[in-house]
Amino acid sequence: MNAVVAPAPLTGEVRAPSSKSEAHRLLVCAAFAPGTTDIDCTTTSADIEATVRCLEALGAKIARTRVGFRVRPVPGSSATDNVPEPTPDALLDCGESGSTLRFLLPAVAALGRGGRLTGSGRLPERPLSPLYEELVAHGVTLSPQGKMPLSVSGKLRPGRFELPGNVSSQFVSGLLMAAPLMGAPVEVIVRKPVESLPYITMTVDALARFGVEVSESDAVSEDGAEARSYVVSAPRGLVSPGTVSVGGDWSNAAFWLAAGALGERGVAVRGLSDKSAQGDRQMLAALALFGARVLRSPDGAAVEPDRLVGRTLDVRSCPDLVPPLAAVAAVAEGTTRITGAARLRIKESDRLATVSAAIRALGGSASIDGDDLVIDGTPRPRGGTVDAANDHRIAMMAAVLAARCDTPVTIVGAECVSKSYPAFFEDLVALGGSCVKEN
Ligand SMILES: O=C(O)C1=C[C@@H](OP(=O)(O)O)[C@@H](O)[C@H](O)C1
Ligand SMILES: C=C(OP(=O)(O)O)C(=O)O
Repeated sequence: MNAVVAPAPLTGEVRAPSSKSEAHRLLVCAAFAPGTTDIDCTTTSADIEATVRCLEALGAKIARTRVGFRVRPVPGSSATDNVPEPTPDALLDCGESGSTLRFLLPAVAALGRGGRLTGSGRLPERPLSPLYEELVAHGVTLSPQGKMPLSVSGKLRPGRFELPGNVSSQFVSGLLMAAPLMGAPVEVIVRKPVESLPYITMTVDALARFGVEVSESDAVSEDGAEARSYVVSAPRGLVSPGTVSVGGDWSNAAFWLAAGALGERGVAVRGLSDKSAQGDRQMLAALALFGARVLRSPDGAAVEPDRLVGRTLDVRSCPDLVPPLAAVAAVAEGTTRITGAARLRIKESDRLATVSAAIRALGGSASIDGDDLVIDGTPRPRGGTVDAANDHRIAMMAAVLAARCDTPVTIVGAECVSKSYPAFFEDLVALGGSCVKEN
């Protein structure tokens, strides 16, 4: 599907969709916690549904409720529970969701009943090393990497795991969430620099809501490098709190906050907490740095336009903010340099390439310099056609940038927004935008 977005400023108020990162974590914890857990999660997406589907394949029972999900756990998943076993050799279809694959691979290994994990789009190419090698070193047999389905057999032994901090934090999160299933303490050593750190904090926060404490300290890796240690000791396994709530998604709201900076009268987003563990809260500080006016409210935030000036921004802790930040940089005066962006190459697309190609396709100026993205602002880009490259965040970035273009923006493959935000174009229209969908 193509979406043709008219060059009009966005204004008004929308509610943020439910955070996909929080939803993944709370669903996984609930699926391994005895008892029933109700998860307040008012919106869903293809990635959240992938996690639901995979947990169901393992034997969890997940019902839709008026406000989200009611989860009954995978049988026998508690390390202290000897009753029925999870489904043996289950087939888990992770769709295109990296989080689902990297969170559930260690869990399947820890359950020890075998399984196969499959996926589509770019997922088979996205890295699994060095999580893969650590699982093998702890007693698991895996089929070769890069080919799906990936089959898992054997049972993951607890103990000390070591991972680099600069490939994907999802490896760390996956091991931390599998730890309560292993029946003995687990230590995960993460070599510094630890990038995407707020996502590890979000996992620690989710585990805490399920009664599992993770102690953190500085440590030294096997080869003497500086590292961070995460020790999980969960003698009672995961304990359901009964009800948990998924917060609003700062990474998706970031597109509307950017639209506020690019528009005429500002955009407000409701349903966002400034106490959230989501690191993408940093979007507000970044927009203020560009020069936009940022206003807080008890239930969210609003951003209004002002003179925007290019800046240098380090995105090691917030890689998903690059597309909305790049939309602002594309029209800000002067040069923006986005640094620490190497891991953008291994997302749904090579986002260093697709972000810069999208800006250039609309008549702006962007280039890649090593692991940095360099954008020279153009006050009124021409508009034109952007290939979303099957990457939801590229489609959303192009749609938001359309507001400042001279002519409409055609987004090829715009349906990919459903990965994280199926109602994105409806919300764009609610903010006064105009979008025509063509098949
Ligand atoms: O844990 C998570 O929920 C995520 C972690 C990040 O990935 P990396 O840690 O691989 O950077 C982020 O880009 C992704 O969209 C979601
Ligand atoms: C990279 C993303 O997600 P995942 O890694 O879960 O596929 C994303 O949502 O931008």
